Amino acid sequence: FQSAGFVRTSSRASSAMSMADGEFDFDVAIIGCGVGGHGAALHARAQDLKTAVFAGEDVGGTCVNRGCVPSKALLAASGRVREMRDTAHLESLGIEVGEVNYSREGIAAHAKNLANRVKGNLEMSLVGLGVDVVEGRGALTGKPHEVLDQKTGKVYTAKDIILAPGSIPFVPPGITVDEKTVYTSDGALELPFVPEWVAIVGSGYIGLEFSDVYTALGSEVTFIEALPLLMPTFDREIAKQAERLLIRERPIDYRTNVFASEVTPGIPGEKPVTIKMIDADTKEHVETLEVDACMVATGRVPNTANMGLEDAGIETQRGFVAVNGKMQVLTKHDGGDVLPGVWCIGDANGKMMLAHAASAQGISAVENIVGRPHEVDHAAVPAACFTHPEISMVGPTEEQAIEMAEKEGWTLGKSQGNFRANSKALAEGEGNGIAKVLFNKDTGKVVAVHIIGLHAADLIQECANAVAAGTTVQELSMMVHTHPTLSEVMDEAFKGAVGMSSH
Ligand SMILES: Cc1cc2nc3c(=O)[nH]c(=O)nc-3n(C[C@H](O)[C@H](O)[C@H](O)COP(=O)(O)OP(=O)(O)OC[C@H]3O[C@@H](n4cnc5c(N)ncnc54)[C@H](O)[C@@H]3O)c2cc1C
Ligand SMILES: NC(=O)c1ccc[n+]([C@@H]2O[C@H](COP(=O)([O-])OP(=O)(O)OC[C@H]3O[C@@H](n4cnc5c(N)ncnc54)[C@H](O)[C@@H]3O)[C@@H](O)[C@H]2O)c1
Repeated sequence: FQSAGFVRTSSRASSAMSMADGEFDFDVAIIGCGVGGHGAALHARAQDLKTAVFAGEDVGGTCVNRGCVPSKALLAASGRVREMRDTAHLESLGIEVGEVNYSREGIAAHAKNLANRVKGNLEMSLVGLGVDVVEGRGALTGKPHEVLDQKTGKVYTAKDIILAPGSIPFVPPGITVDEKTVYTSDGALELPFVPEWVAIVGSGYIGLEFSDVYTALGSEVTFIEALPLLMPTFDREIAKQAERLLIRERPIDYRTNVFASEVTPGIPGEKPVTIKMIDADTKEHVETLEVDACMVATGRVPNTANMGLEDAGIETQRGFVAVNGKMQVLTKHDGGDVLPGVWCIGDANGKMMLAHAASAQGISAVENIVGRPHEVDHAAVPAACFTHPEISMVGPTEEQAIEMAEKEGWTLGKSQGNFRANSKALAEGEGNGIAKVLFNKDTGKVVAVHIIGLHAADLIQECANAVAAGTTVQELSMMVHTHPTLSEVMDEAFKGAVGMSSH
């Protein structure tokens, strides 16, 4: 795809060259080519801006190479194994199957191949659209408009610079990661082995998705969660349902309110991994576990070291770069000034660590660069956890919405749709789950939606669009949903919000 150093691209690239006014090498230089940087680059080219990305030899970044894409491949394959081994469920549909086996190598290869394929597509799109790809890592030099290619030492100039360096796994102190028996998602996605017993430290998105993969493939899982409740960031009612459907029905146990204070790698088949745990309040030792493997899923930290931020006068907080709503970099988190011509998007600004948020912020930054003021409405950005069944959400949890309503002086309404009353879900034999709509009773506007159930990740989009557009539950209740589809779960909730029956 690319030769060493600076990469020449297609004829569109040279037409972009001819547009440069000569003052700068590029109109926009983007540091980091994950989904954020890639989204920004494509939108910049669509505006005919002369665009470079410093890719650090990692086109696609976390999402494509070590995140969303390979994890969804593992979830898809292992999900099928779970389904085909669920004889009771299959028998209820009139299906009989024999023994179901899988090849660990085959599943791992599916994830790897998919990541490579998507990465290849991204590379081709950059070339096709005339983005100049610099292989090396980029860094600010301390002088305005300058980016250093750390591989060749060459300095390029750009009118605007977008920082998009993403994030890396956070490993708490005391935990030794060898990426073989004690690993973060980076190592886990290669599925080097399927441990009989795996401890997962952290019950957030990554922990939950991997517990789904592991239990489907035959592992037993123990969650170790620092906070008093499992899945602490999820809506409580949804977390309770998730505990029923995704934890209690599976070979999973858990410890809460404890830290994994010391984790020592083992040797597969020879020496176990040891995990010492301390009480989160008293800090006293409570238990030591010996397991086959330990996955560390305790959040992610910005990948902003060694890119010249200090030289450029940018003060980070735990590595996060402060930005305003337009994605302009602020010199400080409290009361900093806008740094002219410098923008930061994606995981590195900490606004919302999601792939689609990163690319939306990239597009938004470019809109601002070309003089069309724009801010991403983060309250309308949906999220999903791709377990079986899936969990999805947009907006605050019910607990947060209650607080918001009290503080801002409006009345919170709540309505629920149920998968057990949905013909399509029942046809699939998948009647577990709920969809909860939270709305402002005074205006009718949707504030938040939380769903757990079959294809929840797809169902949330209609709700996110409603939040973004300010659509009311009165309007939504009159919109026609296809029969028989899962979308009628939402129809039931919208109609319920205005006192109508959907049956
Ligand atoms: C296991 C896992 C599963 C996930 N699943 C989902 C999901 O299903 N849905 C979802 O929305 N999100 C998911 N995420 C989160 C998602 O991957 C991130 O939110 C997203 O990748 C952030 O995009 P980004 O562009 O900000 O950063 P990244 O994707 O991290 O990309 C940043 C890139 O910049 C490069 N870089 C860093 N410094 C430099 C430099 N100085 N010069 C040049 N390059 C540099 C990095 O190497 C990297 O390639 C998942 C994450 C993980 C770990
Ligand atoms: N489907 C998706 O959209 C998806 C999937 C995976 C990851 N992601 C993104 O990646 C990011 C990282 O995911 P994650 O699951 O690692 O983080 P997370 O923040 O979702 O969850 C981390 C969990 O670890 C716990 N924890 C932290 N330190 C601990 C310790 N020392 N001991 C025990 N527990 C501890 C936290 O209380 C929390 O419950 C998230 O921000 C998420 O947005 C998204």
